[in-house]
Amino acid sequence: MTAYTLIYNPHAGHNHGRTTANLVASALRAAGHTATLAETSRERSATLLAQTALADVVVAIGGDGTINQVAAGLLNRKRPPLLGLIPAGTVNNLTKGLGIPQLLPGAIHTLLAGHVRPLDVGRVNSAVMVSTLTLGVLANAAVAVTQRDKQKFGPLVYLAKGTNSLARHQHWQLTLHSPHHQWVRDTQFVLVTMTNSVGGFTHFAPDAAPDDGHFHVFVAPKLNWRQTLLALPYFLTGNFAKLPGMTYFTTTRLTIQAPSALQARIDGDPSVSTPLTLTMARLSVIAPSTARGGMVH
Ligand SMILES: Nc1ncnc2c1ncn2[C@@H]1O[C@H](COP(=O)(O)OP(=O)(O)OP(=O)(O)O)[C@@H](O)[C@H]1O
Repeated sequence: MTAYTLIYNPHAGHNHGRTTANLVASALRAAGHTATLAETSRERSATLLAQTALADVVVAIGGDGTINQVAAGLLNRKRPPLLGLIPAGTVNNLTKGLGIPQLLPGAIHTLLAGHVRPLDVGRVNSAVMVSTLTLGVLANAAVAVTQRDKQKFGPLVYLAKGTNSLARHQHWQLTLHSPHHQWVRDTQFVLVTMTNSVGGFTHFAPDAAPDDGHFHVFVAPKLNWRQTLLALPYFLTGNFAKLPGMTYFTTTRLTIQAPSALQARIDGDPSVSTPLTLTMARLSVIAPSTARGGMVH
């Protein structure tokens, strides 16, 4: 028998968090396990719930924002329980990157019969990152995306607002340091991803795996309108790194400095100001099988 705590965000996605959590709890109990429900009461309460949950598996039911907060709570523990994931957000980047089924029956099956896999979690100053960090025009575009926009238009809204922001031609001189390199770039945006999935598009960074121990860093060139439109196919087909003028590298550690404070958006949610220091941490997650890891039960 496994003890599960289900942390759910009632306002994630299309506001079905509570119904979803009840269905997951019933399925777990029917399989002979215990399931405790914990509803998030306000922004960031998921972190405290995850930090204090008495469970073998802490399940985040929501989108990347909810998973981010649950991961932050688990990383505050000496011996973190396993992380389980049920997609219930709008974009659900991380669960897509892990290959977790997006429909509830498949996601519950994965939770019950999946494998334990390592999961890279970035630390960014005092925040954590499970999926994507943006800095520059893409971060500004993400600020302009409301929960209502996401519910109405889905991931495409990021593409629309991002393209719009790029056309405004703002750019910044940034300095990026990895343990072995330094880059100074005049750029419109920096995007860092942990997995192949960005904005819900799973072709974005084909080389990125959720447990490869690396940040995948894209530093964009300055683009005019025409170049922005020409960049879209690169974005959608997984060739973003090959966009002319793009700097792409992977690293285990990174610092980013800007001449004046810029706000980075992490997992579409919390904001962190430059300078940024990114380091790598690890959790264990229940996900579809790979060659590595062992069964949950
Ligand atoms: N009880 C609550 N009341 C209001 N907001 C909440 C509550 N619990 C969590 N939140 C906030 O809800 C926001 C959205 O959550 P989440 O990211 O999980 O869903 P989403 O935005 O629909 O999914 P995705 O990030 O995959 O697009 C987060 O900013 C989170 O802090």
